Amino acid sequence: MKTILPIQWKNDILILLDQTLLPNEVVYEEFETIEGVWDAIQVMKVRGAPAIGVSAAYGLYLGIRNATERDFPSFYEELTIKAAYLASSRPTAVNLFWAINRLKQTAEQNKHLPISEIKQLLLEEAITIHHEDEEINRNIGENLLTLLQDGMGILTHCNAGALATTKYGTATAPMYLAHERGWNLKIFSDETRPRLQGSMLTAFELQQAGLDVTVITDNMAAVVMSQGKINAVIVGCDRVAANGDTANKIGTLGVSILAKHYGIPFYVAAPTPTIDLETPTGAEIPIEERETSEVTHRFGIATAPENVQVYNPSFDVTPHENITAIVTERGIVKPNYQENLVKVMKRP
Ligand SMILES: CSC[C@H]1O[C@H](OP(=O)(O)O)[C@H](O)[C@@H]1O
Repeated sequence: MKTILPIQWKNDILILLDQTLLPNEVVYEEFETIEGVWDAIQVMKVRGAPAIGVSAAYGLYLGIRNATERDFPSFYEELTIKAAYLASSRPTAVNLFWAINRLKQTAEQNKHLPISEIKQLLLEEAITIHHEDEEINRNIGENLLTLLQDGMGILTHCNAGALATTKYGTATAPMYLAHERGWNLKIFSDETRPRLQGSMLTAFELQQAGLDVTVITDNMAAVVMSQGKINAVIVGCDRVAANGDTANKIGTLGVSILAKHYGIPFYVAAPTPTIDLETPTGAEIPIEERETSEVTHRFGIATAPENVQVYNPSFDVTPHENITAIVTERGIVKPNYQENLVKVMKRP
């Protein structure tokens, strides 16, 4: 599968594809500091829950690798400070906190070792998280394929693609696997205001890979569903609460309501690192609000009156009642989500 890799680790340098420049420019940027990674996550040079988690893992290592502390308590205190800094970059995608905690646990579990060895183990854990992500996505794709048929029309929202992960994507994983097997899925990618990840990222990566993708405006979901063009909706997620309520890019809620109205299955592609059993319901998921210029300006041109009031939540929550199935790499989860999410998290 020919895809552009958004994240690479080479010669102790984190290399990120600057996604703010797509689809017009493919530019890679090198990062050697935790501050640089924090900024890359915040301004969305790298974005997408899994990609944020992988980048944060490398970012935390970059932030601690030159620490001079020689005893574990003071080293771990510094690690915790760096972790809290990185965690402040964006609040909704739970993968960020999951990845940071994986590295903190690695340090804890090896507190008896010399600091230099602990640092090396932190890098190895970040690399492991990176490599695990590709397998997770492929397995999500295989599980989603069991719910699809050749020739189906699929609507997807925002970018839960290869660009949001390390490879394959989550919502797009079955699309790439289907293409490899000679299927012809007809994919509809809505633009996904305000940052247009659906047209600028999803359509870009799928077209690059030779898939059948059609861009529609965000307000066209109802008409393509009413015309019978959509047989299934597949979206990504940034955090799945214990009861199955799911936070995803703003607009996902509306698409789920339309899918329910037209009797179209609505699938959430959910890597288990994005499932947060500590958050009881969607009401408790922190929703990021971003700068107003994302709404009032596009490409430097004002599209709204100066100083107008703007409300710009970057995510919304789809209630579990609107979700047909939550598809993980460990299996397909159907209602009762409260019970079945616990079971899937216990599977190897
Ligand atoms: C598998 S990516 C999950 C998720 O992340 C995206 O948000 P953002 O581009 O703001 O990081 C979008 O909600 C995707 O569905």
